Amino acid sequence: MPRSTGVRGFLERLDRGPVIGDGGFVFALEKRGYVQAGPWTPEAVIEHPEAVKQLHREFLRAGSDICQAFTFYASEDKLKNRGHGAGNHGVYAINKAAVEIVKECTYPEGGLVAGGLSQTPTYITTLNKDLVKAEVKKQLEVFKTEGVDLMICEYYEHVEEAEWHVEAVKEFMPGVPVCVSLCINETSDVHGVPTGECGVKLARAGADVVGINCHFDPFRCLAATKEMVAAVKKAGFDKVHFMIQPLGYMTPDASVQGFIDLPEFPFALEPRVCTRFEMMRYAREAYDAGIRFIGGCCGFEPYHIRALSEELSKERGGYMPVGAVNYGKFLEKHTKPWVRARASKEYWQTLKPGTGRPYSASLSRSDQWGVTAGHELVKQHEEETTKEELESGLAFKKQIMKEA
Ligand SMILES: N[C@@H](CCSCCCCC(=O)O)C(=O)O
Ligand SMILES: [Zn+2]
Repeated sequence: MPRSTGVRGFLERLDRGPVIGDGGFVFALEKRGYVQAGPWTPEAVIEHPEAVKQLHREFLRAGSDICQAFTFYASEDKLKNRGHGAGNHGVYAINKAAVEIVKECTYPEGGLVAGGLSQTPTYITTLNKDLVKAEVKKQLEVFKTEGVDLMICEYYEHVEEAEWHVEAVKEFMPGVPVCVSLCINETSDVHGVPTGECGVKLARAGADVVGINCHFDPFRCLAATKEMVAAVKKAGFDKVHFMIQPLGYMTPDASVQGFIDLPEFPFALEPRVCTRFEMMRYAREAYDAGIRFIGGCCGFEPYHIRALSEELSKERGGYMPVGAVNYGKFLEKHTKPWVRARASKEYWQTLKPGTGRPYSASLSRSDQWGVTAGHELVKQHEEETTKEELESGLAFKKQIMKEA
């Protein structure tokens, strides 16, 4: 069964049924030694192109219909931020290499290619609309010249910056469908704009698809996206579609800024990894909520994406991913009878897995620094982070933890 028959057009595919996004690139490539945690920048598209191609191919084999060029945090100000050398490759070269790579992998498989924008240091440092738009236009130049099927503006804590990025895409790349997703919780963005209202603002800015990505687990991202669905429909934007690309980690204890506030971020999140059966439950709930662009973000590995495309294969015209798993047939071949006894999907869907850590707390205490764009502590610069800056940050943390 072909991946998605008929028109190439992205929006037409959404109108016909669910499309599956890809998963988390920076986290997957950091685990494989190709991305630096901290900067999280995508210089691997030039320094290790084969590693990036391999990951695109694994997501495609797992069922991804939409593959995003690996241009996350590839704005020039981010590539050069705090003495990071990724900027030496040049913003045009990095974004161009990412688009070439994703096209080489995706088009032979019948998928669609997305250009990607994300939040910038310029915004949290200056809050200046002209400076922010000028910064992202350096990337849009590449997506316009190289050509992409759609744009994904992702990972914004402030709806205001997302609106500006959507406006820049509409101005600079007219006619290209625009998706936009915020990394906020079910309540509000970090400036206190209610989540539903954020969806309406983004629809008003001209986005074709609005939703949530990253920072929270699939079920909290579902709660946030449902807020947007209700508000956007109530505001009369009945042509707007919805997207969701959550974490592959459970984070019921995360506060305003999601998993980056948790003490386990970024190197000890493994105990929180979602099972593929939790992912099937998430995919079904997202589809039933009317969300039609369903994917993943940090911590989402190809087997998680495979679970989404397995769960929604009927809704996708019977397409099953190449690596689909038959949860009964395969285990029936195991040498041990007690493993064969687990050869049913029902067994796995009802299991409450142990964590293997008898002394671990089930939840952690989240850092709630409460600072956001415009605050001295989040101002960005090209020079390396200084010792004084690290110490002043720790002193600030001690002070707020004392007050907590
Ligand atoms: N499309 C991107 C999304 C990355 S969201 C990154 C979260 C960590 C950012 C940070 O800590 O600054 C990807 O697939 O990696
Ligand atoms: Zn993410």
